[in-house]
Amino acid sequence: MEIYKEFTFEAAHRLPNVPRGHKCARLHGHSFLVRIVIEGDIDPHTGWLMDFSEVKKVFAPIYDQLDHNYLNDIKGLENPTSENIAIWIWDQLKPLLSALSRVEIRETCTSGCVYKGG
Ligand SMILES: Nc1nc2c(c(=O)[nH]1)N=C([C@H](O)[C@H](O)COP(=O)(O)OP(=O)(O)OP(=O)(O)O)CN2
Ligand SMILES: [Zn+2]
Repeated sequence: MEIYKEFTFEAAHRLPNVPRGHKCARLHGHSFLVRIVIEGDIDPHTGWLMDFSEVKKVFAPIYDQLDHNYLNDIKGLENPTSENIAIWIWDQLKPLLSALSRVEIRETCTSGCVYKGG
């Protein structure tokens, strides 16, 4: 079974390593969506794999670093692509949530990434 919990955060960024003239070199912002996916067996008593609110609690300190911030200022996110944001979240969350199986980022309505750990 896989379960997921979604979060949205508002943040600004710019991409420092894009080719000259690329629109994403300019400061701009997104309403990012993060989907945290957990994999495992259902507990026969509770009927759930994990309480969704437990996922929210564990993710909260990570979320707080992202929401309404300038991502480039965050240690480890100097080049805040969707891919790097997903890895950055995974690296902090996996030690706290061993059943974590995927971190998905949606940067716009049409663009995003899925990270399954490295
Ligand atoms: N592989 C990646 N490519 C791009 C990233 C990224 O993180 N990983 N990021 C950007 C920009 O941040 C940009 O804001 C989003 O790009 P894009 O999808 O091109 O945005 P649009 O709103 O212009 O997309 P539409 O095609 O109009 O839907 C760029 N690339
Ligand atoms: Zn962007």
